[in-house]
Amino acid sequence: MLVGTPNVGKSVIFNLLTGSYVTVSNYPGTTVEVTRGTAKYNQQIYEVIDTPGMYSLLPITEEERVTRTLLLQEKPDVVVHVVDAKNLERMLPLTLQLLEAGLPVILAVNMMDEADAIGRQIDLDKLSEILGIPVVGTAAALNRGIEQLKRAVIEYVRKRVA
Ligand SMILES: Nc1nc2c(ncn2[C@@H]2O[C@H](COP(=O)(O)OP(=O)(O)OP(=O)(O)O)[C@@H](O)[C@H]2O)c(=O)[nH]1
Ligand SMILES: [Mg+2]
Repeated sequence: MLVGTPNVGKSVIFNLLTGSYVTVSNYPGTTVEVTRGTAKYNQQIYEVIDTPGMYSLLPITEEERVTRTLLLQEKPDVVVHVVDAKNLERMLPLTLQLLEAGLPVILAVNMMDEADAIGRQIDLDKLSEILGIPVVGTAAALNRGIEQLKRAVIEYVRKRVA
């Protein structure tokens, strides 16, 4: 399941991960759209869910309520928290909330191209060490880092299931 604040690149990543069999539906009783698709990797099929943007696990908007409910109901094997590398410090509180909720989180630090362009350096290994979770740098709009993200997700699922 892909989660994160609005406009960080979740849907671009979703489109890169999934094929053409994508379903868009309104979450029951709401006008909030949830998109589901599948990704194939090494003969395995993974369901991928793109969620509406959220700022906090404590919901204020209908979108946030839907994403929170999805996180609790669907019990995803992996939650990919997508963040904007340019505004990392504003985004990490949600990572901590997700971790505190006991969710299996991988951090995708997206928009690395834009962070590079403004001279912002991010030590992904250090971040991974501090948070204790896998961290992958991506520039989804340029299709960069998506293979690494896939591998990180698969590795994570493999370890959790084992
Ligand atoms: N430069 C750059 N732009 C990106 C990158 N990833 C996404 N974008 C752009 O950022 C914008 C938002 O991307 P979306 O995938 O729609 O963002 P989202 O997280 O799904 O947004 P919501 O659905 O509103 O929560 C689009 O214009 C993308 O083309 C990236 O890595 N680098
Ligand atoms: Mg989106």
